[in-house]
Amino acid sequence: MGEAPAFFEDDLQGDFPNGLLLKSKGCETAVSVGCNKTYVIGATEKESACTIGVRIFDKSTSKWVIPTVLGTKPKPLGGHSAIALDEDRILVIKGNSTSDDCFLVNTAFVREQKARFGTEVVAWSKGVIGKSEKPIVISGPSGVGKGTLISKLMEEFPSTFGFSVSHTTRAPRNNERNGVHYHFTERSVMEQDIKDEKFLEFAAVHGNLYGTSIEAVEVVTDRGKRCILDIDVQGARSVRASSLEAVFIFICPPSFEELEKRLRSRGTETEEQIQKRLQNAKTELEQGNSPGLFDHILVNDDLEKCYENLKKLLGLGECVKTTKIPVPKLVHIPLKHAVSKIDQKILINCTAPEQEKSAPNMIVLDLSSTKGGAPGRTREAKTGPPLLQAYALGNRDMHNFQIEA
Ligand SMILES: Nc1nc2c(ncn2[C@@H]2O[C@H](COP(=O)(O)OP(=O)(O)O)[C@@H](O)[C@H]2O)c(=O)[nH]1
Ligand SMILES: Nc1ncnc2c1ncn2[C@@H]1O[C@H](COP(=O)(O)OP(=O)(O)O)[C@@H](O)[C@H]1O
Repeated sequence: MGEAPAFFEDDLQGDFPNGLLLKSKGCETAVSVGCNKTYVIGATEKESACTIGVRIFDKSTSKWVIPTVLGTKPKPLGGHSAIALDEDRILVIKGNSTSDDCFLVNTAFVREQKARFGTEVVAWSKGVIGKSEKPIVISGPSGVGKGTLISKLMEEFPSTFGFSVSHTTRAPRNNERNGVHYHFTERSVMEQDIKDEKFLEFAAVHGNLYGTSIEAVEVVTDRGKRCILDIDVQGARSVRASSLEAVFIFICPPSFEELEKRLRSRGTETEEQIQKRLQNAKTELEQGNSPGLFDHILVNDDLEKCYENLKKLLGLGECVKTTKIPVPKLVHIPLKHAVSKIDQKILINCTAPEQEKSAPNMIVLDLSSTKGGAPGRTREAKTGPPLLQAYALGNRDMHNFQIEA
């Protein structure tokens, strides 16, 4: 907590439209949520290096609260606007970016984390707007064919799916590349990253640490792709318990003998490692049937048949293959603008004072396809790029716009 400069407090005590640009602070924006809290979003130091920070001004005590911030902050901004979508979420419309960001201030997840940290909490979230598709979690014992099925999916639908590249402390196999198959990491580094809340989930598997970083999912969703996670049953359980909404698929072998045969024929593990993986497979196969954990169980007997079944349950037909992702257009939002929200529309008034009488310059963002969000889910995947539906008033044709400050 800290004291605010008097003039700044005065600004915040009064009534103001959401998205007020604080003149005294250059690129800070204040958004009022509920009766007492004002979230101040933006740079605190130099205007030129406008990174996005969040502070909360509590009107009832006239004190500043520095919240615990979860999730990955957006990259430095070229300008931004912000508006409360509801009592739970604030939308941040960024400059120089195709993605919409939002932070959560009062969702069930945030309330849970507030209790855990004993502080105010805000959680960055992405992909709250747009046609989101749930991420896909694929689990199953080592050697069952998860990697093979995922590769086929990514090969056939390169613009639809993206692989969440996990971190692991295990050594790379001959054909594996750092940053592509895994981020190969020192245990001490990964443990520190886990402490720093950088992971959506993690687990110790076959004697090594594996984990999905929030960033790994974001990298995929920021490209407008549906995220695929290849994680073990413990990881699936963690994700299931989190507020990330995903589709959970468990892959089974036709028999234990066949699993062993595949594991051996892959030729990537030592005998000792094979024994460990087979031992763990027994537990994993039992857990695959845990009620409420997996949405679908697929038996990978004949590879092609299993792949067809996988595509079917993901709703993939011929039309998906040919879906074209629209190319975004840019809209320029000047630093000085006013934002307001009416029903499902956000109005951004970019009219310069000298234009006021002649040609009002308004941009409308359509929130009708707004989705929920949570850190990590945060980063909900999309079938198209993470765009806001927007149109300029006077031109009622709807476009997908990228916002440029
Ligand atoms: N929880 C969790 N498990 C992971 C992650 N990445 C991989 N795994 C799981 O770790 C296990 C071992 O993976 P790996 O060493 O690549 O062996 P493979 O499954 O035999 O190819 C598999 O069950 C993976 O699904 C992760 O980020 N989190
Ligand atoms: N349906 C299948 N029938 C026979 N072999 C398979 C089948 N699916 C996968 N394989 C083979 O089994 C081995 C293990 O598959 P992989 O995708 O690496 O498993 P995982 O990622 O689950 O550990 C690979 O050599 C792969 O080519």
